Amino acid sequence: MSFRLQPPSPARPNRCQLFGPGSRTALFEKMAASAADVINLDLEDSVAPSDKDTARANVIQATHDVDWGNKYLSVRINGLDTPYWYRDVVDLLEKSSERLDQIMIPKVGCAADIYAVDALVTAIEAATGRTKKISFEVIIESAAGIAHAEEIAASSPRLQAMSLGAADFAASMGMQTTGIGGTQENYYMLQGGNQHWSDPWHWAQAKIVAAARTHGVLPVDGPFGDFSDDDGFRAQARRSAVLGMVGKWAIHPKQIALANEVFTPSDEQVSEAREILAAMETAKANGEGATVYKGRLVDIASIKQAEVIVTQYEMINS
Ligand SMILES: CCC(=O)SCCNC(=O)CCNC(=O)[C@H](O)C(C)(C)COP(=O)(O)OP(=O)(O)OC[C@H]1O[C@@H](n2cnc3c(N)ncnc32)[C@H](O)[C@@H]1OP(=O)(O)O
Ligand SMILES: O=CC(=O)O
Ligand SMILES: [Mg+2]
Repeated sequence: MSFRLQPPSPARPNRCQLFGPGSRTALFEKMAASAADVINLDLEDSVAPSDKDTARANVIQATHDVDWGNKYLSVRINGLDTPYWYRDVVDLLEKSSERLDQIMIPKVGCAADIYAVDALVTAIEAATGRTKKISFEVIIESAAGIAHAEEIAASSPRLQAMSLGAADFAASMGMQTTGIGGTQENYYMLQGGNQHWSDPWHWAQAKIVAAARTHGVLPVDGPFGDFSDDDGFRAQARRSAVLGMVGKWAIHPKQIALANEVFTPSDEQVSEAREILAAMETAKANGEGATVYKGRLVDIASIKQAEVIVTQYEMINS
């Protein structure tokens, strides 16, 4: 480890972030009753320009009226390139109840974007005497966002999570696809005449995980558009979990159980992690830093790997 220690990420479950348009009030109670850890009420791309004012008012009302239980309650504001975002921030901070936990900032391109929103939020919190400090989540979904992921991750102590937005990301990068996440038919290698599909989202995910983990921010995988394809969702989510992401968005209620399943360590994973910790306790008592577990090497680094799984499991079940 560097002399500069890696800060811990927020210790709250973030396995599934369920999205719903702020213009569809009929969904709010269903979202609140769902098994998602985080709720993202949307004011951005799922809301038509003609509905922006109404959606904003709906969402503010819902922070007062709906019982959101123990969900982490987040509202996605409009991007800083639109005429809507400042009104989103001002009205949310001045008029929503203290139940609001977070605002999500889309299409972030550089740290200064977050600086601007932070300055506005901080001034309104001070002026209105809000007691709960609002947290931020950002979406990395542009060429600029991915290029500056590390400075964005470091941009504000309010920042708790960083998501990859595959749809806008693909558009900004000029990727030749209309798919939102998942396997891309034309992204393959040929070997011996056989096609082997590779993962075009992998490098962006890995960059987000590294940036987020460096600064104690939760890395999250964004939408998987084809909500009829459970296996495709599961495969994408499993790759994200192995890379170090803590959760994934659900853009339809069908996807909630899938995300929770993948991002909750399984009983087998937890048992194995605990056995490795026990094996290393025995090794330590014998004055050894390395030992053999089921025919493979485990050493002091294995303790940290096993602790990732056990800590995640215990946090989810606490
Ligand atoms: C891609 C880039 C991004 O920015 S993604 C994030 C922004 N997008 C969004 O927020 C879209 C969220 N999803 C939706 O708006 C809807 O789920 C869409 C995809 C339009 C499908 O809606 P609909 O045709 O009503 O679905 P359905 O008939 O299959 O619904 C079955 C039951 O589930 C409900 N439902 C639907 N969506 C949600 C949701 N997001 N949260 C909670 N519940 C939802 C429906 O109301 C329906 O309920 P019921 O069985 O009639 O009681
Ligand atoms: O906002 C999400 C995306 O995929 O774009
Ligand atoms: Mg987007």
